[in-house]
Amino acid sequence: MKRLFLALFIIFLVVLPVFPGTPEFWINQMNSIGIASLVVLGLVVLTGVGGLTSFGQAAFVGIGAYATAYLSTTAGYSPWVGLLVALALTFIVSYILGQITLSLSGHYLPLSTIAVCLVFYYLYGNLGFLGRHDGIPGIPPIEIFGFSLLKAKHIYFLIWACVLLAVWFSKNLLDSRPGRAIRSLKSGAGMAESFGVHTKYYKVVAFVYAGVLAGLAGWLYAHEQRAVSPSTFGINYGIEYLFMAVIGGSANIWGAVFGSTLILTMKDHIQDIVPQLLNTSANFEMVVFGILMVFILHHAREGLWPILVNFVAKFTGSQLVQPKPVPDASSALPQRNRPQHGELILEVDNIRKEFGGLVAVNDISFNIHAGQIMGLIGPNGAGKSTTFNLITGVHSLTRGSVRFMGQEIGSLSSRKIAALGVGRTFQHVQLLPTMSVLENVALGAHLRVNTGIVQSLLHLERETEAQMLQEAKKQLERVGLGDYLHEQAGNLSLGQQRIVEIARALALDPTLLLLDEPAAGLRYKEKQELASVLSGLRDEGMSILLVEHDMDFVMRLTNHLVVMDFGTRIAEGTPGQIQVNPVVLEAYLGGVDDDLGISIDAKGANA
Ligand SMILES: Nc1ncnc2c1ncn2[C@@H]1O[C@H](COP(=O)(O)OP(=O)(O)OP(=O)(O)O)[C@@H](O)[C@H]1O
Repeated sequence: MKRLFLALFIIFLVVLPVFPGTPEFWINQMNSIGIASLVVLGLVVLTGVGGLTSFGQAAFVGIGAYATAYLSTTAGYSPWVGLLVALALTFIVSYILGQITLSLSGHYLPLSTIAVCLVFYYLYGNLGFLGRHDGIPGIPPIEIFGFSLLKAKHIYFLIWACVLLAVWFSKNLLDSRPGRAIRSLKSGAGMAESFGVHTKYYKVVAFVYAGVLAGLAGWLYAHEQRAVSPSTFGINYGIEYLFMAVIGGSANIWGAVFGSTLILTMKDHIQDIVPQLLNTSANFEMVVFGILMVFILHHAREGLWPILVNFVAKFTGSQLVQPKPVPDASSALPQRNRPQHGELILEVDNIRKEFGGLVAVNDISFNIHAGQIMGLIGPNGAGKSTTFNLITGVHSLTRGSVRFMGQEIGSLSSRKIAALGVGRTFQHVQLLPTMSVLENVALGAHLRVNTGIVQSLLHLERETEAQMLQEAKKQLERVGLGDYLHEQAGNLSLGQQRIVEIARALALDPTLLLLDEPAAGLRYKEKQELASVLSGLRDEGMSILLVEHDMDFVMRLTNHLVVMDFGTRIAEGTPGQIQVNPVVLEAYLGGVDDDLGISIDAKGANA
């Protein structure tokens, strides 16, 4: 069904300019929509998907437009040279600006993009060789094999060919390994780092991608209008592009085209209708336009494209977005060598973490060997999760050392620790809720292939992509969630989401697995299934460090336990020893955590 709509849209695009009755105005309008769509497609990737708000895209449109305008007029070069320079310049400028601005967080990033837009606007208006506020007129039309794209209906085909190509690129990018990394930036950057995703790099990638698409739009704009001046690259245009992305549906590729169409058409009509309605020639259309924006933003936060898709799906009685089958791969992903059973895997030596005056982890030491499940237990606030975060590089050590397979990792970033083979889950589930379960787990295998951006844009990474998805499927089947591959992760129960996290950690092919309260929220049968998965992993030689409050689960599963209270290790031993340890019983029965106290007590009584 989706393909049918795409085919109809392409037929419409082809027929429109050749249809004898089509007014010239429509073609011009479609050209403007196409050019804006290119800018907005970049914004969809950058802002809608990546969560990095930019008001400054008009500056990059200006760079592309001025580059080709200057080269093809003053310097007399072909517009095609102008294209190469426009793309190269926007690439370089956006790369440099991305490196500088993307380390800013919160509202500082949007503010800095506004500043960038203003800087370029005043540069265009003040540099003599760019014609100052008059701009550059007399830009030649683009020629293809001697055929001049002078008329609006001729450049129309080039513009829309670029839009369709950019849609294809954007779709390929977002459906790939780099795309999953970009999709994690908005709400899961910390989690993604724990799976080896270099989030800063992918922020720059998204920024440069959006910049280059805007540069391409600028090149087309210059040769369509045949003149450029600073007024069309000001901050008001930057804001308008962002509106188009948000109104269309900022996280939807086709929302970019829809949003551009809607805003440009609406703007035009409002400009005609409002003066007639209010019987005035004053500029009220922007007021009406602004109010409409607020209304739409208020009632359709995800934009209008998803609403339209749902409506069409209901109307036609079909599912427009159907899950794609997991592609076959010719081989599985390579696996790292497993350590010998009993080999020393993790040495935690006197680690300490102070948060101001609070000692959250007080000189804790323990070792984990291959094929061992170690439990880290203790009442609430004992310092278990902080210990996890120290081992995985999320927090820096105040002092002490952590060695993994003989290598000091105490000062490494979580990304580098993940690369060595440490997989983890989180106390508070950190999945990407709108992404499918399969893709969430595929993110765990991020480090196991090395697909580049260009490969992904051109969809030349079919084999590695298939390998990653097959791996994700395998791990999901292993943990018993094979029936939920295409479900949105946010639709699963909390317990199932915890299991998805385990599958994602397994997709990293870890040597050491750190599980933070994996049984929380699971029903009895699910806990039993999880316990059997974990013992299976142990039998395969995996080492597991487990933080868990369910004592029954912990006592049955673990080989060894470390008990913490107020940041300090109060006991260590086998489950049998811990259950009868008076210090441990005192810590639990002291009223800090009644549930655990009763559980340990009961277990102890049974023993
Ligand atoms: N980022 C932080 N800044 C300041 N204090 C923190 C931070 N993280 C944890 N703490 C404090 O450190 C102590 C240990 O917290 P931690 O989350 O490690 O305990 P826990 O044993 O995992 O508890 P729970 O079982 O409830 O998850 C608590 O007092 C907590 O408030």
